[in-house]
Parts: sequence; structure tokens; C-alpha cells
Amino acid sequence: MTSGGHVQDLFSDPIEARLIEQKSAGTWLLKSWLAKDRASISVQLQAILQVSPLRRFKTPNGYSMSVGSSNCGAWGWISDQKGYRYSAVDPLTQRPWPAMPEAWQHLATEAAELVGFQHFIPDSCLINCYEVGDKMGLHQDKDEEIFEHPIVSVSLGLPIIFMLGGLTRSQAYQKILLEDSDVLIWGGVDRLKYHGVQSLRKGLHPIFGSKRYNLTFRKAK
Ligand SMILES: O=C(O)CCC(=O)C(=O)O
Ligand SMILES: [Fe+2]
Repeated sequence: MTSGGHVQDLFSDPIEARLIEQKSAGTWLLKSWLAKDRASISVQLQAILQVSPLRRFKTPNGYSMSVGSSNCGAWGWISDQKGYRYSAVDPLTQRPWPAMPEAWQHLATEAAELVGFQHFIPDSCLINCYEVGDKMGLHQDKDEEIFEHPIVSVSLGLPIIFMLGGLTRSQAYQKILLEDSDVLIWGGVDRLKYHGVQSLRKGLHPIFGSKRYNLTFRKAK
């Protein structure tokens, strides 16, 4: 192998770009963390969506959410006229949500551990699919029974700007670029921070096409 080829190999290996950035007292960004897993995650994701397809949940005031959503794991986050909550049954299929792949649970547990959150065993994975123009306004994740565990959020496909705000809606937010294979973790003093994402911009990703998927791992119950 020529030395040029060797350098090329090193720098084209996405694993080389793995990096941990602390964004706030209780928030960490793991850059390119899942690059080596994304092809298998994509296959597992499509299998899950065959069983429990993406759908746009209705908010309690009757609007459709901008993103398409589904779940896997024991508990799925849902929304309808009755409010936001966790359900063991997919309201679309009237069957339990697909099981959370073991590899997914492990990656979420390991990522949390890496930044100091022990014993995080998620029982819920919300799947969101963003198409061009889709966004999510500032909100808190507060439908879980306890807030001792962090949120582990995996980004796949096209990049998006994540907004990390404060503990009140009116506080200024920092912008965090989330790219394919990044993992964002927030917990502890940041667990109830307002957050959201800005509109997805047009693009084409080699595996995920014109979309961005987000997997949000939580301990719901
Ligand atoms: O798509 C994201 O990165 C954030 C999603 C989110 O905050 C949620 O589903 O509660
Ligand atoms: Fe959220």
C-alpha cells in the first residue's frame, strides 16, 4: 500500500471522526458515534416500520404533527385528542409495538454510560422521520414517570439544527448541528430543558435519502 493510500484510508474511515463534545452542564454530543452501525440500524429500522408504520400524530388541539412517527420497545410515545402519553399498544395496529432491537438498547445504554449516566435501560424508542420543511418546536420531554434518566437521541440521514434552550420556553437557545450517526444525550440538570429542531433542508443522504430519522431512547416507566 502506498503511503498516500494509507492516509486516504485513515481519513476516509468515519470512525476516526468520533469525538465527544460537552454542550452544557448535562448535555453531550457524540460525533459520528454510530457510523459503523448505521447500515444495520437502517435495516432494523425499515423492519420496524413495516410492522408499525410512520404516521402523523394529532396534537391535543387537533393539529397534525409535522413529522411522521412510530415507536419500538415496551412503551411508545403517542399523541391524540386525549393528550400526550405512553402506550404499550400501537393505536394504528392495535398490537404491541415492535420489540426494541437489543443492539439499539445496548448502544443507548453505552452512550449514556460514557457520559456518566449509569443504569440507563430504555423501555421506549420514539422514531421520528423528517422530510424537507419538517420541524419540531421547543418543548420539554416530560411524559416519563421519572426524570432521573437521560434522553439519548440518535440522528440518521440528513443534518438538522437542534435547538437546546433553557428550563423556561423564553430562554435563549444554542444551536447544535446534528449530523448522521451523531448521538445527543441530555440529562441531570438539563433533563427538562426545552429543545426542538429547525426545518429540515433539502439534501440527499447515501443511506437515508431525502430524510432525517431521529431515534429517541427514553425510560418511560
Ligand atoms: O428530532 C430530534 O432531534 C428531537 C426530537 C424530540 O425532541 C422529540 O421527539 O421529543
Ligand atoms: Fe423532545
